Amino acid sequence: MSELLAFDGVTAGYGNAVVLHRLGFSLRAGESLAILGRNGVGKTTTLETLMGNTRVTGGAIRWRGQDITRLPAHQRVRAGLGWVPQEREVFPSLTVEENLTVVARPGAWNLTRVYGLFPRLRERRANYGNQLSGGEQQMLAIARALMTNPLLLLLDEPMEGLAPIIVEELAEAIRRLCEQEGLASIVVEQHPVLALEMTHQAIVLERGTVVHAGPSAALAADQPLLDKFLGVGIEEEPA
Ligand SMILES: Nc1ncnc2c1ncn2[C@@H]1O[C@H](COP(=O)(O)OP(=O)(O)OP(=O)(O)O)[C@@H](O)[C@H]1O
Repeated sequence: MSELLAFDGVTAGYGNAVVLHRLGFSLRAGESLAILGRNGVGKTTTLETLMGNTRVTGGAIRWRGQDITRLPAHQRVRAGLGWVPQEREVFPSLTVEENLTVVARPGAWNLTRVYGLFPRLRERRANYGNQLSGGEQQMLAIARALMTNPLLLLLDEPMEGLAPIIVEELAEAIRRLCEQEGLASIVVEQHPVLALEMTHQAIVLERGTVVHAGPSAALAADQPLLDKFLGVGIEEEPA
């Protein structure tokens, strides 16, 4: 598999505040990566930096072999980055179907295929964005990113605030995207259990830098390492 994305010693932040310190990781085509870490370590800022929404003061971001460090944000979506923001940002006064078609770009993903992935959205196709449950909004946010036909899906805490049954449905859909559709993804999560189940590789951040990188399955099986970096009682989390 060839390299899709690389952060090469990226230093970035907001204004004069530096949040990411020489952050380095890479991702191959079709691979999925979990970004883990405690509150405020820079997980969201990593995605914001990839989308061009922060001030980069060092290092470089490579996307399919090209340096995109200075590429304007709107061109990054066109380059194949599919962003699912933490706030979901569903358009409240558009219907589900309009939310999807308004961003559509040519490619394999279309209404039929996103409705196949999330049948619940087909049922709600005529409902407005503000009439959806939190889980439906999250499905719509993911489906909308898919309609841009991305090469990489960026998911920022996709399970936050959702009921366990919806979490399982979403996790299954995200796994399908990766395993059956070969779509690369980056999943930012505070809770490692699901994120590690859904991904091939994982990095753990502390104070804006990578303190652990390796296969997700190995980290999931290493309770002392999880305790050290994340301080989680992994067995105590709901299955
Ligand atoms: N727009 C902003 N302007 C200034 N500082 C910010 C901004 N967004 C985040 N920060 C700061 O950057 C640091 C990292 O925040 P970030 O949201 O990336 O962390 P995180 O690991 O995603 O945390 P969480 O899990 O709580 O979302 C924090 O100290 C935060 O206060």
